[in-house]
Amino acid sequence: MKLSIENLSFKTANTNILSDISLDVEANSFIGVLGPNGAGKSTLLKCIYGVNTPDKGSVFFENKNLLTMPRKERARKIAVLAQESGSQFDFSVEQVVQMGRYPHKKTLENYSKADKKIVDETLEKLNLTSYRNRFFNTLSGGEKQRVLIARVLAQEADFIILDEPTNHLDIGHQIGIMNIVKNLGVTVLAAIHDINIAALYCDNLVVLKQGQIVTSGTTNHVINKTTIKDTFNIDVDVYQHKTCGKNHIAYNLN
Ligand SMILES: Nc1ncnc2c1ncn2[C@@H]1O[C@H](COP(=O)(O)OP(=O)(O)OP(=O)(O)O)[C@@H](O)[C@H]1O
Repeated sequence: MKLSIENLSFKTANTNILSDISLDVEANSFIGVLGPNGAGKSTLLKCIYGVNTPDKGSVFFENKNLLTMPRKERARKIAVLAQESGSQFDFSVEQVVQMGRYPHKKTLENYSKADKKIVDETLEKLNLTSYRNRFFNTLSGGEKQRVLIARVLAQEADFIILDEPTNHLDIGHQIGIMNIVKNLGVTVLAAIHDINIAALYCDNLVVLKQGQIVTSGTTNHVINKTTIKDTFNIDVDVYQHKTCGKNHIAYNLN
């Protein structure tokens, strides 16, 4: 098992935000985390990538404890797209993407030709080459998101955590980015709001509600009328996608 989360709990002064989360993720699989606003998706991801310290439980990646791993070693293993990546970046697009190479560098070591090649190729892959000298702060929401995804890709980690990767992206870019991530063939854990996008790309889904796992498993096991109603309080029709055969939903008018 690539990633193993065992009995993970996280609480603030007086509230349990996550209760007893256990989850096993197979190597090179794409796992989607679904759930309503405030369910605990970001908190769970933050516990895994080390921004939150869980009160209880463990997180093992390749049989190593992520919670006690030195920060830089963890950064070599996990690339993260956080939900709020800050508009504080007073850097060019190229510099932001280059930051993805930082975990691979020793203290004061300069970026090598190989690093620069990876940055160039990543910019090209995301159609961002013409933006390389633009300042991050001047970009549109969707452009910023693509640059932050480029930084994740440039890190070349074999575990990627994405908190709402399709945020701000038009449907063309949503599909484009998800295709790229899917084709990397690495382990991906992503919080996703769009159920049909999640169904299309994820091998397995986990549904969180009020800090607990409601259900998990294959997309066709998880996506059904009852689970969607219980989780999001909406009525949907469930149909099978013609090409991939996975369950999708259509919203109903009330
Ligand atoms: N440090 C904190 N202090 C207090 N409450 C917190 C803290 N971190 C998270 N929470 C609360 O925990 C709950 C889960 O938050 P989280 O950001 O994980 O939700 P989410 O499922 O990612 O939601 P969304 O879909 O809106 O992004 C929310 O009610 C949030 O207000």
